[in-house]
Amino acid sequence: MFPGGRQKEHRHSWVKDFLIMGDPTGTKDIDMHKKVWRQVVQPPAGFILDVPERGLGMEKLVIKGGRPLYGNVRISGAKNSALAMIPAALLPDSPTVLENIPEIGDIAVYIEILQKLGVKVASTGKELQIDPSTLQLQPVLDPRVGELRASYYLMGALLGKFHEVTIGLPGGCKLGLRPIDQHIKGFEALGAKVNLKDGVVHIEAPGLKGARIYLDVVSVGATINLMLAAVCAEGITVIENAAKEPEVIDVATLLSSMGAQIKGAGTDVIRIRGGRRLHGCRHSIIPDRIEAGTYMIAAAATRGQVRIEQVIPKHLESVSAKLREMGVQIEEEEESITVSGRDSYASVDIRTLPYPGFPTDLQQPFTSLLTQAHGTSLITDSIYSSRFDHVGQLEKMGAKIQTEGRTAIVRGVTPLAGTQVHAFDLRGGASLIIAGLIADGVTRITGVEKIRRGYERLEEKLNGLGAEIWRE
Ligand SMILES: CC(=O)N[C@H]1[C@@H](OP(=O)(O)OP(=O)(O)OC[C@H]2O[C@@H](n3ccc(=O)[nH]c3=O)[C@H](O)[C@@H]2O)O[C@H](CO)[C@@H](O)[C@@H]1O
Ligand SMILES: C=C(OP(=O)(O)O)C(=O)O
Repeated sequence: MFPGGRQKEHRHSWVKDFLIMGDPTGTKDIDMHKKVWRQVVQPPAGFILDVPERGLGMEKLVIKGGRPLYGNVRISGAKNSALAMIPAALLPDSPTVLENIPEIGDIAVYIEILQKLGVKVASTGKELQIDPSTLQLQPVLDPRVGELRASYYLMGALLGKFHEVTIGLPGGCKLGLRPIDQHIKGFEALGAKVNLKDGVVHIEAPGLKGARIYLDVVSVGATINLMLAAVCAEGITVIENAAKEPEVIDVATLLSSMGAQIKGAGTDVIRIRGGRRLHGCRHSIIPDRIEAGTYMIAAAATRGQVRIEQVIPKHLESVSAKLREMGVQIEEEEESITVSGRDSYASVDIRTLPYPGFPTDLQQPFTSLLTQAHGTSLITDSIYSSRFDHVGQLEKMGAKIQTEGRTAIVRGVTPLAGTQVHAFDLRGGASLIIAGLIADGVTRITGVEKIRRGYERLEEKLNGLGAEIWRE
């Protein structure tokens, strides 16, 4: 079941320890048992989920830097909405059509997983039709589950639909600990029993019943996963301290179109009256605010002028605010944002926070821009313990960055020079692309499959703005 590779033994012994330990306290104390459980679901420090590389491992992106970006770019559908909606489409018996689906690596992997489960998936252009009528209860033991963070939504969706699910642990970007204890806590509150054996989670509930669930941390994944299960639970579920991200609202809107009753999505208390029969529907996915933010940052960093189209400017307020604070000019229209770069930028301090705070997913791209600001900027990631793998690569290009705990201290202005760098994760890859666009000379980026997880037609969009980027 393990996706294989270097860390296999480490991971195995960690899981095995728990299995052998059983109830290590010998007290049958439920709180103590839960504590142990949490340790199991939270991998120990230093643990790396080893995921097989997809696509052409040798693929490189090559950028000839020094060209300001000019023109218009259209933003694709949101990765993090789409990745929750695909499993949500399994809840009814009739087909659902998702419009504005992004053509990115993670979506392709999700489709493959569903097809292996017998789900009929058809795509026409930007539309994806998901017909779950042939889906049958079976363990989800596809190793690709370990490639995606969002595979955890199959827990909520299949638990809701079949009252039972057996599935491998999720993967996604390596950003430090990414436990799923809040998901588990919520499923248990709805009446489920949860078990982990050899890296496979088994969740079962004879009957799901609505409950009041307080999330100890604000979690996008736990909020959505619990919504997926709760729409199928009898009675009322209240999720307190819920995530307020636009993607949570988007998924709630989809579920409502399927016939579910959900109130409060977008606030920190979501109330769901479950147990209604759901039907397939048609839904258009919101624009990807992280892709949009990446182009905003790239436009500012290259000192160009870019109109970012098909966006919801409100979703990017925190990013626009920080860019303005640096001296970047931002003009918002109903569905577009125009970013005009300047010759000189002021340093800023940034702390990532749950929405509507500054998004952690733009911390790494923003770090590249901060190398072009005068003075010292601090960028603190309060969401993830270890999202700084890009820093060493930026240093190779000439950046002066020091990390202390969860803070990167960026000193500017530093000229960047093209060299060979590696993308360890999706947004780290985006930060290297931005660095490559402003660097002198040629930058070669490996680890491209990580970037393709979340950016649609990257070269096409950037070349359309006047960049020189190609695959090798
Ligand atoms: C597929 C997807 O939508 N991914 C996004 C989602 O990830 P994801 O849903 O995994 O992120 P969460 O919002 O759950 O995580 C936020 C924080 O809570 C912690 N936590 C989370 C769950 C849990 O049970 N216990 C716990 O301690 C996490 O370790 C992290 O420190 O939201 C993140 C935060 O905006 C984004 O960076 C990811 O792009
Ligand atoms: C962290 C991210 O993705 P995932 O949660 O899918 O790993 C991201 O999109 O920046």
